Amino acid sequence: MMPNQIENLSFEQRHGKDRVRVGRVWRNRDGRHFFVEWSVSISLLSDCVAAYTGDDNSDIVATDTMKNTVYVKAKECAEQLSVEDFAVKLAKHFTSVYQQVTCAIVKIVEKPWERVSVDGETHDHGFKLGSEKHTTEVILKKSGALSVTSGIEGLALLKTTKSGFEGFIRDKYTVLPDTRERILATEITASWRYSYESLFSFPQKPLYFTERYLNVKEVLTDTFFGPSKEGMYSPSVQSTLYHMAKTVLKSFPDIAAIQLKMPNLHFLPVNISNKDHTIVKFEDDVYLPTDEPHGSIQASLSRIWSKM
Ligand SMILES: O=c1[nH]c(=O)c2[nH]c(=O)[nH]c2[nH]1
Repeated sequence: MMPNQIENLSFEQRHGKDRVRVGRVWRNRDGRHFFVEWSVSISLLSDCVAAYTGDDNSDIVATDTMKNTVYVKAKECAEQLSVEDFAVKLAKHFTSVYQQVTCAIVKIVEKPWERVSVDGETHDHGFKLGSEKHTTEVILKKSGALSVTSGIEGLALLKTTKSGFEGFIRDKYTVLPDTRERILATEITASWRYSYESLFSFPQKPLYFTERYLNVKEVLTDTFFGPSKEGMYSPSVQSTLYHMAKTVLKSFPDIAAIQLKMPNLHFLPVNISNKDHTIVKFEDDVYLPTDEPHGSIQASLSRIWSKM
């Protein structure tokens, strides 16, 4: 954001509308319905300093108008589109229609409504809520310079073995034993930035980014677990995270950078005894699940030529 200099002070501002919720149904000729639910947050960078420093609102795009624009654009989309394409469509509107707007930042969270099956057949118009959410952030400048980031929120994964943690710093406060056998559980927040840097290079294929999202989610999940029988030993959350990030960059040439947040959700061994005898002895079987406190492990990995 470009700061303004006012009376020897530096001033930065933006305004927008957060969490505009919209649901959209598309119906095909065979009576099959397609549905998305989005929560849209818009932020506009514009030359409207007079609204702050004086009483001149003449350069303000009303946030109420921004809200209405979400519904107008949703109505205009005659065909189902990815959440990324919808964000770009909105950003294009704000940067092209308003001379004052120099940059639009559009963030959208898509609710995971998934088609149900009844009697082994996918339903034409029935959906149930899944777990992890698809997110996007599009930043579009008036010049056409573009940044597209996609992500996953709340991807909860757990494996009951093939995880350990040993060889860490031991000092007078350390009680955690080395182990090569533990549960590994996390709730992943991922975001990855695509290498498309202008509207000209942006992929036009319908639902391209929806497909990419599903592919990245699959790569992250498969790499976390390893093959279905033998799995893949994890010496730490850190090591697994790095391996996952690297596999995504290797698999998808148009992804320039990825950030992963992987809290370590501890499952504590249960041992219960009184002064005379052991009541429950832990044998890699009974655990106390916890979500706080939890380890907090995050990292980002970028191609060297890319800026995150
Ligand atoms: O995979 C782990 N990474 C850590 O940094 C850590 N710290 C800890 O207490 N347990 C674990 N596990």
